[in-house]
Amino acid sequence: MNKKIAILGVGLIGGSLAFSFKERTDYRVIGFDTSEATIDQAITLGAVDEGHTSLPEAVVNADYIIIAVPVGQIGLYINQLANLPLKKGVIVSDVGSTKAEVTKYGKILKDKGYSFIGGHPMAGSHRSGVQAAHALLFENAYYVLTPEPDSSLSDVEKLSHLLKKATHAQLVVMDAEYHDKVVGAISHLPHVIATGLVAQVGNYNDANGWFHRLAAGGFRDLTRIAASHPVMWRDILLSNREEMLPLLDDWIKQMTNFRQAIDRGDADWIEAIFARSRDLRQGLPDKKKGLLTPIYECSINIPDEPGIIGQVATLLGEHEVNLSNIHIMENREEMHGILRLTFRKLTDFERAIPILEAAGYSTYTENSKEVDHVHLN
Ligand SMILES: NC(=O)C1=CN([C@@H]2O[C@H](COP(=O)(O)OP(=O)(O)OC[C@H]3O[C@@H](n4cnc5c(N)ncnc54)[C@H](O)[C@@H]3O)[C@@H](O)[C@H]2O)C=CC1
Ligand SMILES: O=C(O)C(=O)Cc1ccc(O)cc1
Repeated sequence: MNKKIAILGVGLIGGSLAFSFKERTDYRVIGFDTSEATIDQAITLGAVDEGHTSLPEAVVNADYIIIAVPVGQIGLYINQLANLPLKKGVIVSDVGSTKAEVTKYGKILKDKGYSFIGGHPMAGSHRSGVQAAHALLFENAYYVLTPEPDSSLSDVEKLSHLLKKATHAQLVVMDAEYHDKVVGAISHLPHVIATGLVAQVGNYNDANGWFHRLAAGGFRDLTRIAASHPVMWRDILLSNREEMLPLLDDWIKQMTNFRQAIDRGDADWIEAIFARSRDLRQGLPDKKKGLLTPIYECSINIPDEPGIIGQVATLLGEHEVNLSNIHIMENREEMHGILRLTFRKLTDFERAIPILEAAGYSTYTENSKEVDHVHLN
């Protein structure tokens, strides 16, 4: 009989895990979701081998169960699982964006003799649903596991090995509370700031439509994540309440300091904070996605006309340059679009630049190391 992995909630994250398990392991992948339409779609897209809207049917005999529903529902599923006759030795994990709360729930499963190890793949998107899922979503991203001191080491190793094999993510182990503090600052707080800013400007725009019409690069870059799923983020913020309150206090202090500096005309203070933040921003470690499997990117301005993406792809194809991805950036201005081209190999990237330039496209590279490399040629 096939070994089985059951995924509860086949949305963006559950669906992406399902695709990667199907692609890179020999486990049979079983999907469970309360939405029948989602199950149908997951089967049609080939994300799962089998789908259910009945939990007991989905998890029977499963070797691994991964809970991928919104954070507010994870505890309920842990409770339900604890009352089902699961396979002996089953390892249960989740993908929730907060870890302290679910880790506490996990004890209910441990009391029944099952293993629970919290997890959080640190990649995603503001998009949701299985239609946005893909097998490469977690490639080279960090994937945090938050075992407890009494967790079975061999189960942590088994889960870590399976996830690494399927997703090609970089597995790291972290204390659940510490995870919530760090992720609160670098993910949850930014979502609050982006959402608050969009709401504030939305109020101004209600009175005068020029606010949205003039909204350009900076506003769009900073607020992409305000388009995220409202239920998912409601649950995350409420679950991470303990870390969010001091983080928000610090943020309010920071904004108050800004306000006071502007009010008293303190040019030095303003310049100093911009200078420090610019240095910090430029000194951030390279994006994880680019570290293990290098990804070389460049952007080009394109006129906003039909067929242009095909023309660029054909131009590179004719020169046998392998393009791994092509993406229209969201901060499109009125007359021009920006196309981001991604290459797996440095040689393809290096050859693409002069070809594009010769065809009249101005090229911009995202990652300064790669820019330098190309311009030194
Ligand atoms: N979206 C992201 O970028 C990331 C999300 N996460 C976490 O992953 C989890 C899932 O998020 P996404 O996949 O983005 O959401 P999603 O909205 O794409 O998928 C959630 C799926 O769960 C199903 N669902 C909702 N309530 C349910 C319930 N009570 N019972 C059964 N199924 C239910 C939905 O039908 C949907 O198919 C969340 O806990 C989130 O915090 C973790 C990393 C990144
Ligand atoms: O869209 C983005 O940039 C994200 O921030 C995605 C994301 C959302 C939630 C997570 O827990 C992890 C990653």
